[in-house]
Amino acid sequence: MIGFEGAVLRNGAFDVRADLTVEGPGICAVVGPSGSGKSTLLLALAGFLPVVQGRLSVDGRDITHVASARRPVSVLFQDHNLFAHLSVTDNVSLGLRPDLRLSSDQAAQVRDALHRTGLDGLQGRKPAALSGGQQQRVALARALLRDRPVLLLDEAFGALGPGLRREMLLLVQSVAIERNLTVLMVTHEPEDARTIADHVMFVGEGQAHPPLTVTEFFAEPPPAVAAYLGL
Ligand SMILES: Nc1ncnc2c1ncn2[C@@H]1O[C@H](COP(=O)(O)OP(=O)(O)OP(=O)(O)O)[C@@H](O)[C@H]1O
Repeated sequence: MIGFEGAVLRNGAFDVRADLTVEGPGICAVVGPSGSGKSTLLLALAGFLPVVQGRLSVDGRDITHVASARRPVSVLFQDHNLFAHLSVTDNVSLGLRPDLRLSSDQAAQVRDALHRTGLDGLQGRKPAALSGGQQQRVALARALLRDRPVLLLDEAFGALGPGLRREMLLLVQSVAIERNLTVLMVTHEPEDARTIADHVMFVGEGQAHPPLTVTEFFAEPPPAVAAYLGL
């Protein structure tokens, strides 16, 4: 469960306000117009942007002032997720050990994560020798190995074609269920919410609204949501 209590999140001159709870485990899609503050919400939760008012919590634990590296959160962006000079295996291993000194048990966990994300045979390649979809699989494998209870996806699969995008979404869904993750997923495709989400949060003009169930969101959208959906 993720809590935003009277929170004001700052991105330069732009503020996002959020006073809501995201139930977990489960998947909550985050939608809204461009520039409304969706990325700001995720970046503040990950500890990369300041909370200037209120508090943030994960499973009841206050994380407002916890350093980003120590938050119970993994993040996956659309790009810039991988280190160009490191192999696939090393990029994934960073999820467990920043110094890459893995025990044999940890090396086995890395192999398992690579297998689950369909990366067998690509272990020794550098990111430049991978397709966009393969690169996102590597980033996802690393995020999964971090084994944090909250996974934040910011348009992570936006650059992928429809088939691969769906495949990645279903992979996230199966891992989220298996590991009891709470996933917040920014997407410009409301259909993504129908594919894997339980809830949908609308962010409009710097205000994050409490999540609705997917059924409520599409069946009885509030006026701002209806305008966004073009209904
Ligand atoms: N580094 C920055 N400094 C100042 N303002 C910024 C910065 N980054 C973003 N903003 C502004 O903050 C607002 C919210 O941006 P944010 O990226 O959170 O929106 P978004 O909903 O994720 O948009 P998109 O869907 O286009 O990615 C925008 O008005 C944007 O111009």
